[in-house]
Amino acid sequence: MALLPIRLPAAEVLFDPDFLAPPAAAALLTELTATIPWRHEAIRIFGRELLQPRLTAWHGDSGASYQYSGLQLQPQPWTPALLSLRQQVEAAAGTAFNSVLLNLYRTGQDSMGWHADDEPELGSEPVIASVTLGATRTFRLKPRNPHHTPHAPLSLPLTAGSLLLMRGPTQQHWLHALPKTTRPVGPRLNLTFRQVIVQ
Ligand SMILES: O=C(O)CCC(=O)C(=O)O
Ligand SMILES: [Fe+2]
Repeated sequence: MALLPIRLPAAEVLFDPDFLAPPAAAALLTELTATIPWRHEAIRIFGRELLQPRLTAWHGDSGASYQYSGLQLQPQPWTPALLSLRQQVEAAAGTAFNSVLLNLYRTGQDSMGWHADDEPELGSEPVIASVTLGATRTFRLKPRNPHHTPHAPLSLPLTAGSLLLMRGPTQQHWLHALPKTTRPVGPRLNLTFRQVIVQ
């Protein structure tokens, strides 16, 4: 299978459920879970310090730095496994990426709230390439402003080995999230490849 468009107004979203063969996806999950220096980062919500409901890591080209809480943070270097996956993702997406954000959702209680990948260092129409390993979790998309972009929210089960591409005006007009689930699920590892504008 190839990347096929999901038709949505004011968005460009494409999906390939079979981007990685099941054995390759399983091997990559095992390797990345064990070798990535996972961090449990704090977030401030309404002035309170909480831990993010997931583990994260940020890898990329040196210089592909990003702003976070007023700090200029440098990515960890590419590992051989991440470099090889980047090459495959770049070939499928037809574009280059200089960094990847990894999220490890340990259980169904780990999640990501509604947001857009619209940080200034990603530019105005970023291409975000999202690879899923491990458990299937439901990815949600909804218009940022339902009056301007009338469309019902969408649920997309992201299966192991799948590739989801968001590009064009998607981050301007849509929000996405990975809700918690009470269903017993194993760990899910997601990688979002990004091109950070280097100053
Ligand atoms: O885990 C996912 O599928 C979404 C991750 C995401 O939205 C992000 O890292 O910005
Ligand atoms: Fe995101």
